Amino acid sequence: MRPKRVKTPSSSDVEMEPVEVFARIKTVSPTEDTCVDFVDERTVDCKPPPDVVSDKGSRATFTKVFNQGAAQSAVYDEICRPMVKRLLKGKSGLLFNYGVTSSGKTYTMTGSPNQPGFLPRAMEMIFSSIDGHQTKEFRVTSDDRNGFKLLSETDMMTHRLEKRNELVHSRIASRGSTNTVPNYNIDEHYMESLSEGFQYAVFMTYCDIYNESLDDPERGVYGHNITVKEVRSLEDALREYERGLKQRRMAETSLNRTSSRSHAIMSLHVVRIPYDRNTGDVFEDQVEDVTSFASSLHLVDLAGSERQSRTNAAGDRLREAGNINNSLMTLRRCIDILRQNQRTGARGNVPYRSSKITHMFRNFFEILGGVKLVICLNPAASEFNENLDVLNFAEAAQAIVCKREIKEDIEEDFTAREEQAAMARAKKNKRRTIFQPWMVNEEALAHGPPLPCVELFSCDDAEMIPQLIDIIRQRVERREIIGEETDRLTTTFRKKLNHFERENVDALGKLRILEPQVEKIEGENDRLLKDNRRLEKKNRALMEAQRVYELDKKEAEAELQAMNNKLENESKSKRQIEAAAKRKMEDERRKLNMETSRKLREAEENSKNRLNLNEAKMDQLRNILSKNSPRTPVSRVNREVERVERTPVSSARTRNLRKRSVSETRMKEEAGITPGMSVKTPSASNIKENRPPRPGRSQERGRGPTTDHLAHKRRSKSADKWLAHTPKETIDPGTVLQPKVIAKKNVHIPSVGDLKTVDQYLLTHQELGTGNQVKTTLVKGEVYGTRTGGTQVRFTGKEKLTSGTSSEFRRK
Ligand SMILES: Nc1ncnc2c1ncn2[C@@H]1O[C@H](COP(=O)(O)OP(=O)(O)OP(=O)(O)O)[C@@H](O)[C@H]1O
Repeated sequence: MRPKRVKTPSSSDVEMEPVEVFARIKTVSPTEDTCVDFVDERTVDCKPPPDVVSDKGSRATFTKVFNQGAAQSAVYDEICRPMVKRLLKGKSGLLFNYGVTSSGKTYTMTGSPNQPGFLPRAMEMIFSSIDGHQTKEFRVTSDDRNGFKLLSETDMMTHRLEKRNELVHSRIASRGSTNTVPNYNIDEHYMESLSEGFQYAVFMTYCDIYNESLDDPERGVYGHNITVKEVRSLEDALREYERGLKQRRMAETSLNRTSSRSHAIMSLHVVRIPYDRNTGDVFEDQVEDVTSFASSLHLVDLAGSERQSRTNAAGDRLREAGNINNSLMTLRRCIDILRQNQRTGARGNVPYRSSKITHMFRNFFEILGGVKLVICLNPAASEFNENLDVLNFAEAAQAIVCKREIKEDIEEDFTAREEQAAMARAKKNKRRTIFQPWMVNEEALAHGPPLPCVELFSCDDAEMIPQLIDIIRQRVERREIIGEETDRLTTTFRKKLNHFERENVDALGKLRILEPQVEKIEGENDRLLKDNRRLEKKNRALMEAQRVYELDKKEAEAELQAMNNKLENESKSKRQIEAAAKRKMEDERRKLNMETSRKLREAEENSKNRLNLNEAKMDQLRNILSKNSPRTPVSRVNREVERVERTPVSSARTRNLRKRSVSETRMKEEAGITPGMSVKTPSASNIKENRPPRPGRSQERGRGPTTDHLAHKRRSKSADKWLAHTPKETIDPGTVLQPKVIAKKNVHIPSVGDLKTVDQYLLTHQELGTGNQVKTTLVKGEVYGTRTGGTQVRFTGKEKLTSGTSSEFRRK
């Protein structure tokens, strides 16, 4: 994942290139107060919000400014897509996302499944572009020291075996874990047309700034314990990335962080190796170290840049914030010094080593170039000061110019190399006749026709001897041909034998190398099998336990069901009992109501009868009064009495009031009190039942003049002065019991003057009862002077006497 340290190029090999800075304004609610304004495609304004009194404000110009609502694809196309294109052409790049917490750095870098950011898009672009042009798996591998190497067929096989082993291990370890890959919805299918003749291997690393880093004198800085993993497909890459993110989230959760507090570095490495299109594989003479064919794209999601004072951090969190700030400060210092050096030509020491992040990417500023910075701005008004700070940093970064290495294009000698390889292959094939099939020239090995039957009849047989000589010569020639063919076959055979012996030795050598590995793998395999058996046993035990638990669960469920049924039945019967009780209560209530209304009707009947009786009596009394006092307006009294008596018995209170008003009028009439006199009348009930008035009643109701204030005027009984009011026709009761009062004055018709001289009042009233009975009613009252100078009588008691002959009483 780290940039390699390459030999510093001479000035003719480099060109200068500025750091490109882009700004992206986070999308916020339109109702929110903001402090960042999009001016045009290159300019942004940061102005103080209305509630902040500040003259600071700033306007900055960048390579491009993305306003709120900018689509993820548009931002990718402008910033990251050219970098991926360069990566596929063998050039490295470095992209930083800088901004305060929650300004959209991670949103821009990763995004979400529905709004994918740089990373998923970059991965998609790489894999769709190299489709069909990938090297064999494990053909290229990381040397674990920031470089890459090419493996031979045999090593590739061994490596594959090792990796498979690792894979089995990791699968066993991660058994049961759910490492699902989010389904990024990438709206565009990115595809870059690449030059012919290369095969590609893709690697990736994910780390954060907390990892250790080491300085390698040969190849530069690289992280310790960072796994460089070959990824073969988009899904593979996303899975790896998700694993890294998950680890980061777990770390953050365990530290109880709410925002990213580490610098996340995601690196994509592409190794492009020329290959021979005739064989479909890499060139045989390809050097093992293929680091120079690799290019990297580093996407760095920096932690929030806010100041410590804003984070309210304390303790460990403060130290952590300090570390984050230190690394960002070092980045700023390096950029400031670089800018200073470039401006003045000075050679100030750039403190790359002061933080891991600058140490890691130093080469990009010094040699490789291709640096881009995306500043994320949260336009919320509360972020005004932080945004100013971010803009200052971005402007400083924009002012620096990086050297960029002009890489020799390996495409140039590609065809020539292919031709050379073809020639070498042909030569090799020619030389290697031993690989040709075993060819035996049967004709050459034939002995020729059998010797003819020759018979010599004399030693100078001129006919036969020449024939024989000819045959023998042919035979010699034949023998020579056979000898040559035999020699050829012997030589070929010996060569083949030698070759196979050599191969055998080679194979034995390799076997000796492989044997321990195979043994190791077999051992590992045995161990895994044992593990597997142990786990299977455990699994069986667990399954058995699960079965038992299932049975228990079923029993418990059945029990629960039974209990539920019982409970339901009980509540059903309870509901029935309740309903029955309710019905019974209703019946009882109805009966009671009927009984009450019956009694009420009876009582009403009774009281009606009594009223009728009283009316008759009242008629008699009226007759008496009309006889005695011609001046008394009996007709008015009668009307009053009739009115009151006709009043329905709807309200006891109204009835009482009316009764009281009637009796008051009557008493006044009887007492001869003129309208100018004020008389306080006791309530009818008080008179009838001789009950004292209820305390505080008059105050409560606030009605009529109160007499309580007169109570203190009352004198002792012995000092009472009585006014005895006896109408003319009152007969002397004689021996009948009489009230014990000494009347100051006896009058038939009392006047105001009479009342003023006394403090007690007694009215003797008589009426005829049934037969010859005379009913005498004694009405007592207290006389008070009123505030206004009048006099009032308050009736306090009533006594009734019925007199008649003894025979009448006997009859009764
Ligand atoms: N341009 C945008 N459009 C819509 N939503 C955005 C945008 N930028 C950020 N967001 C939303 O704002 C929230 C915070 O964004 P994000 O996590 O990317 O901030 P951050 O700068 O990475 O914060 P931290 O430093 O804590 O990691 C997220 O819910 C994200 O979806």
